[in-house]
Parts: sequence; C-alpha cells; structure tokens
Amino acid sequence: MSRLALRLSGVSARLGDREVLRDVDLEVPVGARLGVVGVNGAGKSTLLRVLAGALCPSEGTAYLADESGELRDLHRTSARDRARRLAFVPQEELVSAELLVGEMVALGRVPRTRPWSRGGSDERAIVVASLEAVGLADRIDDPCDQLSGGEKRRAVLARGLAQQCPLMLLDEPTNHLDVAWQQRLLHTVAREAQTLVVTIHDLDLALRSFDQVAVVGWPEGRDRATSPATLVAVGRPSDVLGAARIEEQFAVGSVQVAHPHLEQSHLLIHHLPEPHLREDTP
Ligand SMILES: Nc1ncnc2c1ncn2[C@@H]1O[C@H](COP(=O)(O)OP(=O)(O)OP(=O)(O)O)[C@@H](O)[C@H]1O
Repeated sequence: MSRLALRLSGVSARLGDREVLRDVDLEVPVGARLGVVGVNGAGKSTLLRVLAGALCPSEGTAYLADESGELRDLHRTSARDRARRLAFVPQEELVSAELLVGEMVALGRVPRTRPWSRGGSDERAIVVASLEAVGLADRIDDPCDQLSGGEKRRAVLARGLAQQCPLMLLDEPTNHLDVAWQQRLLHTVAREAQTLVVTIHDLDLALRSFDQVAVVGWPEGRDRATSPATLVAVGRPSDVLGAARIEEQFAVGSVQVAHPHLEQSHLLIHHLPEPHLREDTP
C-alpha cells in the first residue's frame, strides 16, 4: 500500500451552528495531485481547512504524516510542526498594504528559521526563487498594495512555495489568474510540491491537471438545503468527472473530448434547461 500524506476518518465539520460536512473519509497518498471540486457552498474550503489544521473536526480525526511517514492526529500537532509539513494558502487573503512583496513572501520562512537567521542571503535566495516561480521577482521591493488582483494571488502563492513543505494545500489558487497563469501556476505547484491538494472550479482544468479528483457534494436525492455535504466521489479524473455525475452535482451537461493535437482530454460544459422544462420530462 502506498504511504499516506493525509487521512480523514469519519470527519464531520461545523461552522457556527451548522454542520457543513458529514462523515468524510479520504486518503491522500504521498505524491498525489488531488483536485477538489463541488458547487459553491458545498464545503470545499471547509474540507481544506480541516486538512490544514485550521478547523477542528466536530467528529472523526484528521491525520498528517510526520517525517518518518507515521500518521499523527493533525490537530494535536503543534502549529510550527504543521507549518513545516504543510503550506496552506487560503482562498482570499487580505495582503497587508504595509508590507513589501518580498517581506510578505518571507513570512513563509518563519516556521523554518530562527529569528537571528532571518534576512540571510540563503533566505533571500529562497524568497527570490519563489517569486521567480510566479513571475514576480522584479516586484520584490514594491509595496503589496501596488499589485493587481492576480499578482496578489501569485505573491501569496509564492509565500506558500517559500515555506518549502512537502505538502501544499491551495484553495482556489487559479482565482483572478489569466488563462496562461492558471496553467503555469498549476504546473509550477505540481512540480514543487511532493503532494498537492487544490480546490478548483474549472472542471476542464481539474480533468487535465490532477491525477485524482474528489467531489464534495450531496448523494442523489439528498436535500442540499438541510443536509451536510460529503465526499461523493474520489478517483481518476476521467472516471469521476463523467457526464452523469457532473449533471447530478452541477446541473450542467458535459462531454469529454480528445484534443485534436495533444494527448489529453478536455471537458466541454453546456447549459441544461431546468428539469421541469425538458422535453423528455414526463
Ligand atoms: N461562519 C459560518 N457559519 C455558518 N455557515 C457558514 C459559515 N461560513 C461558511 N458557512 C457555510 O458553509 C458552507 C460551506 O462553505 P465553504 O466555504 O466551505 O464552501 P465552498 O465549497 O468552498 O464554496 P465556494 O465554492 O463558494 O468557495 C456554505 O454553505 C457556507 O455558506
């Protein structure tokens, strides 16, 4: 059996007085590139926050592999140890206008450095390399508030890269990015992280960019307004993102087609009329 980087066992999660996720089991092997998809509000960010140790499960246990590969209760691991094992980049983050871009990215080094080693030439080289990976090395001395929305997103991701963790958890990293940077960024993090978990809305990118996809949603027939979501599928992207499941979870039509020149499949999405307006509805 392959070694695991993360495991969720019977996990439920609450936000305020609401149970958002129930009974989630998930195994993330070392080396996996896992994309997490689901409709707005399904609970993808909540799932990622549990995996990052930012939210305690209300039931069940989240496990994180330590350096020897042994799985340990994630929420009993110290914040510093967690930050050396995993880099978590949340969905939206206010970047302090007071900081220069290089200073903000250097915050990713805090779990790895002692106060007196900060600012050394090795540390600066890591910050520069992280900014180069996201195409922002020339902005290192600019104030953060002079970055555009997409550039801020890339700078925050550079901070995650600077953490140099074997595991990266990224919540919608492609938000605000142009089409070229969406592809480049996913390529970069897949290269840099040993194990990667990414939430993403673009199902076509999910099909092409990961070796596993997990769908957060509701089993067929479950009332979405009143019941917590769960993991409805995990597996190979082409299997998980079949037309029937996409229609069930996202209420759109879809078809996987082969690219005419490249050895890859793409997902074409189309609108479906509301069920009661369809001609085949009895
Ligand atoms: N503080 C809170 N108290 C109660 N419910 C909350 C709270 N914060 C978020 N929620 C609800 O929890 C559910 C899951 O939210 P979450 O952000 O995990 O979804 P998501 O799948 O990441 O959504 P999106 O695709 O829109 O980013 C949503 O229905 C949201 O309205």
